[in-house]
Amino acid sequence: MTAHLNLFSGSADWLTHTLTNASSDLPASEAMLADDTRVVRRAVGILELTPPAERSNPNNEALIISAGVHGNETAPIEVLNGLVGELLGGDWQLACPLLLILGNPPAMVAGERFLDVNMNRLFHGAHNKPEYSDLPEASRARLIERLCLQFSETHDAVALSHYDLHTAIRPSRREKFALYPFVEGRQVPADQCDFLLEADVETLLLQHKSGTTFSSFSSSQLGAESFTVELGKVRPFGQNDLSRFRGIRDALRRRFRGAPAPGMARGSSAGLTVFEVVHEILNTGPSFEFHVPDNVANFTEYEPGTVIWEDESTCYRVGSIPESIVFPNRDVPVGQRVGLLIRARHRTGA
Ligand SMILES: O=C(O)CCC(=O)N[C@@H](CCC(=O)O)C(=O)O
Ligand SMILES: [Zn+2]
Repeated sequence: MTAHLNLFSGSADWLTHTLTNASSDLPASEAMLADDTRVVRRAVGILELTPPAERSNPNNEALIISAGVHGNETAPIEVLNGLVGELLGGDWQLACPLLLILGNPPAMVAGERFLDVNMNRLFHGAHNKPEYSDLPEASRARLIERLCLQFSETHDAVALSHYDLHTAIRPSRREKFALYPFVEGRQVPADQCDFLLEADVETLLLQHKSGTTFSSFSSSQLGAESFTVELGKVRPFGQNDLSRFRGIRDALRRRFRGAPAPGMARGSSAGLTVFEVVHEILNTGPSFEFHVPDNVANFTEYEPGTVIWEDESTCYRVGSIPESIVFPNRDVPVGQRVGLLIRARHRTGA
């Protein structure tokens, strides 16, 4: 437990330390585990873990795992904290380099999605926009980008994956789903589809343009295979049924340990269901009207011709094929996303 004491200054665990020191600018701190794994706390809520050089990395990879980019999305934070506890407690050995990020500690303390501005719209350089650049959330996004860049440069000889773990505001007709950021000409690799299925994530949304989310940054700027992963519904700390998150916990632990992927013996209906984004609804300003009710579940389908939104110059109707809504949220600033309209694409056996 010496590592706990050095890294978390007497706090019971990583999460407690992060919440206790959420707004502090603590210097980096470092500890060596009994098995020679190096653990560096780069900043509050950010741990970089490196196995000893002589240990094999059978999956030939480095991983960035983030949670808490939205402070009230607590279940994935609790899952990561549990895995860190297991590793530091010596329950298993780490095989691959790992960067673990709790995105927005002050918002986690407040139990809010964000404090000043949605941090998951500040990546890919958006933190430098003059209206954001002095805000604490912009500084944190800048720091996270810098540490991710350093990490990817240090481990450029192996494959980099990034999973940014979230939970959704609305109920969802498909409880768990992942979003694949758009990068020109790219296809989702089969082993990534297998990993999502292993984590009980059976639905994939393909983005149609690059954005300012964390996963869009890591895929475009670091060349990572990145996903935003929605794992259930937003609930406060301590109120999550963690048995619903076993799939992601076990699948991440398997990757951390460098174990081989399990065979996907689920039968022919087991492929991911793939949707593609056909339209991003933006708040266009004072005349914007959104016709989707506040409480509608993600993946609710609308028939051709249904008016989804309108303003003084546009009336958006569903085209000739039904479209479904994801992330409906009218309560966003002008210019930001109010929702995504998506359409089923095909099933993959991958
Ligand atoms: O439930 C909601 O409305 C939002 C859940 C959430 O935080 N989703 C992410 C998705 C990011 C992406 O598009 O990759 C977000 O909105 O930031
Ligand atoms: Zn989120």
